[in-house]
Amino acid sequence: MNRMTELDIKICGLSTRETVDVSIARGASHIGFVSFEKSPRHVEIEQMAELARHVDGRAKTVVVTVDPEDGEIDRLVTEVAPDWLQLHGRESPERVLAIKSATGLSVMKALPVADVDDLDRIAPYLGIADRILLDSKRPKGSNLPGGNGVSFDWRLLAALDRTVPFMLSGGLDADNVEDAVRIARPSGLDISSGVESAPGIKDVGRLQRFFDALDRIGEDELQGDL
Ligand SMILES: O=C(O)c1ccccc1NCC(=O)[C@H](O)[C@H](O)COP(=O)(O)O
Repeated sequence: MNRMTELDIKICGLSTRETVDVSIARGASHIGFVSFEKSPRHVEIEQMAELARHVDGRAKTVVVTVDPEDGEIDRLVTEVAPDWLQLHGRESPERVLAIKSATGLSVMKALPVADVDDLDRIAPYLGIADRILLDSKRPKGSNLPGGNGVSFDWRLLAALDRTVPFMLSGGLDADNVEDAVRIARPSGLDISSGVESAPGIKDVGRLQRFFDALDRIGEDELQGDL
């Protein structure tokens, strides 16, 4: 069984052509760009548009945004033309539906998880968001809702209905990804800090190590199919 046909892999917070190319060559299905000024991964819209053009259909492009206003969404959609919008703020199900209807794009809704009760927040988004991204809660002192490089307890997801289309996120890296897949059984993985040499600086060596680790994952771990 080929890992790449079983798991979607999103590499998030890219800002160079080289790291986009390495990610795609190694099997990334989704390439994420962050539009959030406080983030070290923020890229301006013109650069994002150029990188999205560079992807050129080789993977799905994802623009990550936090509680965006309509004007920001209009600009992102018009100028970047991504395949997906990732909503990483406090967007309600109604807001997600409105954004999805207005843009016609696939929408991924990020939800923070720290304990089992947080999983109750998923249900209102089912049938609205095309995918749920389960990420860690922001640690104290961080001003970022994502990209914090911290994991949550994946065992919490044992309680999750297996039909929920979710990507697992938060603190993944080459050393823990096999455990993460075995325990959480997601249909996709999302990673940012774990393939960086410093906040916002994607590292080719770390990307290669991450994909090497994915390639070693065996058939038994790949049970997260929807
Ligand atoms: O990455 C950021 O800087 C970021 C900023 C604001 C909102 C979302 C952000 N990232 C979203 C992602 O999808 C990250 O890949 C996800 O949170 C996992 O990050 P990490 O724990 O660093 O792997």
